[in-house]
Amino acid sequence: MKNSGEAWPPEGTEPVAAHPDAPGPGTKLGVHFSECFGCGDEQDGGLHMESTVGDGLTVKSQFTVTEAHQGAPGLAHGGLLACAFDEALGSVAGNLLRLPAVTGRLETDFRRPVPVGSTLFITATLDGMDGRKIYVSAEGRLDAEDGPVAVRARALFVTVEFDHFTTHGDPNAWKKMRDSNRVNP
Ligand SMILES: CCCCCCCC(=O)SCCNC(=O)CCNC(=O)[C@H](O)C(C)(C)COP(=O)(O)OP(=O)(O)OC[C@H]1O[C@@H](n2cnc3c(N)ncnc32)[C@H](O)[C@@H]1OP(=O)(O)O
Repeated sequence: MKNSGEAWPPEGTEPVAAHPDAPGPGTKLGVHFSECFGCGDEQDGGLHMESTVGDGLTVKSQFTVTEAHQGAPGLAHGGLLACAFDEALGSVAGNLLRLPAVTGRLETDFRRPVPVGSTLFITATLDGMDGRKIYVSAEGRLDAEDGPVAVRARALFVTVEFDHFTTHGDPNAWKKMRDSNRVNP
């Protein structure tokens, strides 16, 4: 099946600049919440992703596939790969724009199998905004920054007020994240 032929980002999307206080290229991004399945270091079965701000409007993330991430024997589960891309795409949106936002839509194309033991080198790019809608895309290469493309993804994030997290999630959300001591205020 071919990728959907829709223009990306969609018509009406405006280019964006990084927030003046956004971390610059080369900055290693910390864990935003220690219990996050994508990046948290207190989440034993999690993805333990590590991310660094790249050039332009990009964030580079790495995800090493372990036996905990299998679908078929010896191969990464597609849903977990989607999770890794959700994290990487959320990271580029959240860190460069410094706006609270959640995934509204996530599209993935799995182009090659991703074996246990391999590392995906993911580059996520902030493509633009249209009102509250943030458009981001990413590709993941196998075992090297210039390795073969294994997965491509694109997503729409929607900006929300912070009470999205306290109303729908843990009312102590802010305190929990602050106590992780790794969230940018
Ligand atoms: C560093 C951090 C890394 C974190 C990575 C992990 C991120 C996540 O996984 S977040 C968790 C998963 N996502 C969620 O739980 C979100 C659940 N959904 C919601 O809460 C709501 O549907 C929400 C907030 C996305 C939108 O609701 P609401 O605030 O009422 O806005 P709404 O008016 O419906 O949508 C805003 C705009 O987005 C568009 N939109 C929303 N969802 C979609 C969608 N799925 N497809 C296309 N467009 C959409 C709407 O059409 C609307 O467009 P327009 O402004 O042109 O009319």
